[in-house]
Amino acid sequence: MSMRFSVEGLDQHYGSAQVLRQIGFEIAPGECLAVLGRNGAGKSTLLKCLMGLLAPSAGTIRIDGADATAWSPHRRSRAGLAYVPQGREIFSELTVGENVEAAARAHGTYGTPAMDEAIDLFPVLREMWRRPGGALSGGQQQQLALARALVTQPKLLILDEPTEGIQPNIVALIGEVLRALKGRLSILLVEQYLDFAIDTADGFVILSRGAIVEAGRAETMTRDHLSRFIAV
Ligand SMILES: Nc1ncnc2c1ncn2[C@@H]1O[C@H](COP(=O)(O)OP(=O)(O)OP(=O)(O)O)[C@@H](O)[C@H]1O
Repeated sequence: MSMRFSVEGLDQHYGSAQVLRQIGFEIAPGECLAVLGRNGAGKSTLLKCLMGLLAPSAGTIRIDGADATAWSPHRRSRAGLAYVPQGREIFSELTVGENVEAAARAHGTYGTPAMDEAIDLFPVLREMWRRPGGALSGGQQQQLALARALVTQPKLLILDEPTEGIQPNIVALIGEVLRALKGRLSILLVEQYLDFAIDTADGFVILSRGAIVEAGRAETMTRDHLSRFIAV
């Protein structure tokens, strides 16, 4: 179920401002790569390029060896990428159930055991099933956004700061879910919460002013070392 995903020489500009510079990395099947960096380092921009929401000005994105750089977001999603943006972007007028079911229908997984399995990861969603998405707390909305991504049976789950503004017990639940999912799918985690990233990631990439300033396997990175790159 997991994919080989890689990026080479990726540049991105907003007008004349260069926001990403020669970004390159690979995510091995089933592994979690964490991207760390201070506010404004270019993390969200990178994820948008990977999803096809922004066109990079240079570079190549590969999915299982195929050049996916020019693929539409829809085609990337079909190929197994799922993206949970910062702020979650759930449909607040639709019920929890409708949010999840719409995603499953769009990916042909509606009514399958895979759909139920993804929902069961977050018990609160069954309790809130008929409530509008907008009535959920931030932590509940994050769980909904994750379930909505997971019912599509992604091969690579791309998460933009999933712990932001969320209470500790839900952060712990999300961490458990991600660690249980690793191996079955790959994860690209943008995170400012260092301990969460350390508990979850197999490898790190650190962005500063749009460039990778450090990269390596989790075992070779100490907390002290990593914290230098994200402390404000
Ligand atoms: N639409 C835009 N137009 C122009 N500049 C932008 C735009 N979006 C982001 N930027 C700039 O690009 C740089 C990178 O922003 P980006 O949001 O990718 O950083 P980030 O690392 O995700 O930060 P944060 O954690 O605050 O979201 C910043 O300097 C930001 O001001």
